[in-house]
Amino acid sequence: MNRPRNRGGYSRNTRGSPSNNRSHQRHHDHNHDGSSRVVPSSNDQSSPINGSHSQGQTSLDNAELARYSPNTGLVSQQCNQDHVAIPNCSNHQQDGHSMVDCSVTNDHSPRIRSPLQVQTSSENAVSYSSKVIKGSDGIEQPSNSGRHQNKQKPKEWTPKPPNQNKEPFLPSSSVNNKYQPSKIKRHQHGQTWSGISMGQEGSKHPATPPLVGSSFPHDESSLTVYAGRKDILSKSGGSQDGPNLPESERTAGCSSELLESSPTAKKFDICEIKSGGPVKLKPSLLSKNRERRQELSRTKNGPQRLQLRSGMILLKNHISHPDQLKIIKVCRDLGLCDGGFYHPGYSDGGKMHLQMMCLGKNWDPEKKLYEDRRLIDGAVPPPIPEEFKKLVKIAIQTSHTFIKEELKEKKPEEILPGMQPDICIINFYTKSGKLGLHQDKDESKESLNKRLPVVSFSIGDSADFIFADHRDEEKPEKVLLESGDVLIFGGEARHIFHGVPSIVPDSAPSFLASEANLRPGRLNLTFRQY
Ligand SMILES: O=C(O)CCC(=O)C(=O)O
Ligand SMILES: [Fe+2]
Repeated sequence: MNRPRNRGGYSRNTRGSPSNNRSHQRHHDHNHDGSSRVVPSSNDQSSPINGSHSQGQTSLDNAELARYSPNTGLVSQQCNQDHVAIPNCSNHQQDGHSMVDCSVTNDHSPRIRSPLQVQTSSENAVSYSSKVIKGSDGIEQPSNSGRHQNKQKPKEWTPKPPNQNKEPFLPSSSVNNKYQPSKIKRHQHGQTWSGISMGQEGSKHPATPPLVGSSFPHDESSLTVYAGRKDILSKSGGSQDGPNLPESERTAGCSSELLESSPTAKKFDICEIKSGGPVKLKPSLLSKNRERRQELSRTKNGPQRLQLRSGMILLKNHISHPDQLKIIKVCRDLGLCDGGFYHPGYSDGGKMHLQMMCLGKNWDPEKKLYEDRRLIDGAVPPPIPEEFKKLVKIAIQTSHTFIKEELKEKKPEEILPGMQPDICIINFYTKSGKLGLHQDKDESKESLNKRLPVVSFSIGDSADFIFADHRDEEKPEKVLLESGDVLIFGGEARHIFHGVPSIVPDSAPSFLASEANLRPGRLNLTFRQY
């Protein structure tokens, strides 16, 4: 059966009022197919976090598992407070749309790209129009008319390997007017991620049992992410590592000075720039208490697993706090570089209610297909960092353990196929962000036929997540996705309609703002195998 590649229907008409929707409760049964069960589990045997993986549930070796200990001595994951202000990204929250309009226009300014390796793909994306026809298998299919055309010539990117010797890590607090590459490099001395452009002192976030360790592996391929810095080319910084860098090094990163001259480069910063801004009031006792209650309920029973449907698993509170901070940091850095966050639109001229960037391949919401370059500015999406891939792997393994041990299914892979992510869509929703009911169906025919899962990470503010068998479902089911949750839908649930009708304002755990300066809103990463 030919299944369309078209990942479609980012409908701006979200169906179903969240207030009317049924909420998934821990002990709530869903009988859509007669076999669906919601089986909560507070047993974290297979969590990488507490270092007690069930045997056979992960291919990671013991040494690697040992690194998941809570005492990994993580550095503070603070985003640079002195990070460059991105001009011309005008705030317009009041219109209920996306907060920052960083829409890009065509230009031919110099391309300053991340030195990340590019994953090349020989597969050519198939072009479809955004018009959809309903297919016999329930997946909406595209017609071939009216495709958006953009005559801009793609720009070249010569990826450059990072030079780690030239750019030592500098704590952000001690750096002023210095070039400070943001760096994630080979693990040393028991620290999982070193050299990120954050303070070197220990994490300000107190160990929060049970999720204190980092499940980010180290000793994987080293990865350098150069965050844009206003002063990157400054002649007067006096930094040993900034102005003295060879030209090739300076341009290897994401120079915001050059970016500023490029209208394609107005990037959305998921972290707030706090320096010199209006004085922020301390959180009230009320909000502190609310936060405490939320945190308590989040961590009370440790991570929990729920089967929302066959093939649809929710891992509550799965991503450790340090890992959430690191994900923010990496997304922030990538988001500020070429191929970073932008405010996507539809072919009818409307805008999506979120900021988006892609890894591996670009997903084009106008054409509804994946391609190797982003048409709007020719940017090549960076590959998925190895650390992210590991987290995905662990999430799938955890789900398999749950399916096997709690749901008593002998062959968990038949319920939820495994997958190796090579593409990822990263969304950032502000408090007014949303995403209409849609199916994810633009991955390759093979991937869709095998019903390889989508693995979704939520960080920051909570989101109402709705899902249904049909687009016009009057009362879609609803579940709250909170910071640290991982939702996986594959197998029978792969083609489910889903969407995010609303973000719960001010619901993010406070450490994300205090330690990573995450701006209000929600970061979501959906990993797939093309
Ligand atoms: O934000 C979410 O939870 C869902 C995102 C999503 O469905 C998508 O990017 O396709
Ligand atoms: Fe989706």
